[in-house]
Amino acid sequence: MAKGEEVPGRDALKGMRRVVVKIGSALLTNDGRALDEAAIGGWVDQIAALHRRGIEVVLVSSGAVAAGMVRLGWQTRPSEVHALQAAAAVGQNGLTECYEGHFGRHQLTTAQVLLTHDDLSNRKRYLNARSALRTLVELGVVPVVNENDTVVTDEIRFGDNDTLGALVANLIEADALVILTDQEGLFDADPRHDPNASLITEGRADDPRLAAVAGDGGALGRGGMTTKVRAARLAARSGALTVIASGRQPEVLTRLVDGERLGTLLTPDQAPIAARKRWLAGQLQVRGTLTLDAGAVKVLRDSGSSLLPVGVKAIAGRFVRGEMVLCVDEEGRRIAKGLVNYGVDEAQRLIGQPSHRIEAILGYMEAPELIHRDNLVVL
Ligand SMILES: Nc1ncnc2c1ncn2[C@@H]1O[C@H](COP(=O)(O)OP(=O)(O)O)[C@@H](O)[C@H]1O
Ligand SMILES: N[C@@H](CCC(=O)OP(=O)(O)O)C(=O)O
Repeated sequence: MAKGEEVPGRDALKGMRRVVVKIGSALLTNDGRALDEAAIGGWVDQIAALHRRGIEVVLVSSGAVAAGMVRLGWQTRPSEVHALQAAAAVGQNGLTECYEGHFGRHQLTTAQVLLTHDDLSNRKRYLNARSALRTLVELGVVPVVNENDTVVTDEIRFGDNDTLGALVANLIEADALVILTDQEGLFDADPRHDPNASLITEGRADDPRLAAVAGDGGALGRGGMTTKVRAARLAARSGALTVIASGRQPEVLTRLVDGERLGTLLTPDQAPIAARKRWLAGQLQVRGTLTLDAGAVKVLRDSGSSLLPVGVKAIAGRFVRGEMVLCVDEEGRRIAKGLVNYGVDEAQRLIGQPSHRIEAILGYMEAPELIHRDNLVVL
């Protein structure tokens, strides 16, 4: 990001074999005026060109709610959940029809895949989604993924498709996540408000300075650059590069694959983490928080140890055995996430105690650790 800082270059994009392309609402709906069919046709042509080069593509497409509103003749986006759900159901049809028609021109088959947060947080359903998506791409089909907006409510939704795109990139172990939006990339300030903002061409996905410059989205988009930067960090966990670029640049996808310097390239700077740990890290919903003492923080970070009750100072939230909790240090900094072996009531009684006392305290012992290291991911 800063001048003189080395980050891997564009050549990294040249050899990619599997890519997730995410197209956002702002672009797809031509700033809210129905689905932009001509532009969609253009992106489909580019995806077909990648396919011909042997690159597998999964498309994550927004636009269901906006398309549904137009079909229903609604002028303003409703705020009631049931109306949004209805619009998404109507609009998703239009979206599918549109993609199917355009991919059909290239003799490419599409598949509609609607996912919810629940599908990816339940381990069994996550594995099912993974094998279905992998099978589809291996069959040469282009899966078109969206959130299943008709069955989700505010508390349980991804909301923005950037996060969904990153989790899909993790799921299929894509080489890259390409986020197409209505700006040339990530700027050092929101260009809608600052005419002097300049484009960040390369950076590291987990550079904390990126979050500081990323702002919210426009009227149509949901997450703005904030969720795109977060998505890059998530995608990096499986080793994927992220590019944020303008979908309005002619031939943007093919030019990126040719190594052209377009948009913002965010590269992972750590080795990919194992699939199960990635699944753990990708969980958005945590039920409680454990505050760790300095010794526990150190062994989690340095030795990859399990978390024992003795290292926990305080507990907040409500959780049962097997649910996800966040571990923080005494200053509240995020340290790790994991699945607990004890519910909150038992855990409250165990904290600060050595593991050999668990049986005496509870009358039984489920496990000597509060979170086993296999179920724990350091953040
Ligand atoms: N630092 C930044 N650089 C570029 N765009 C930014 C920045 N901060 C906020 N934005 C805004 O993010 C918007 C894109 O996000 P969003 O509206 O969610 O679109 P999408 O539907 O493509 O996800 C841009 O229109 C821009 O105004
Ligand atoms: N799933 C929603 C889109 C969510 C959304 O707008 O996301 P984004 O394009 O990332 O701002 C829909 O299809 O209407």
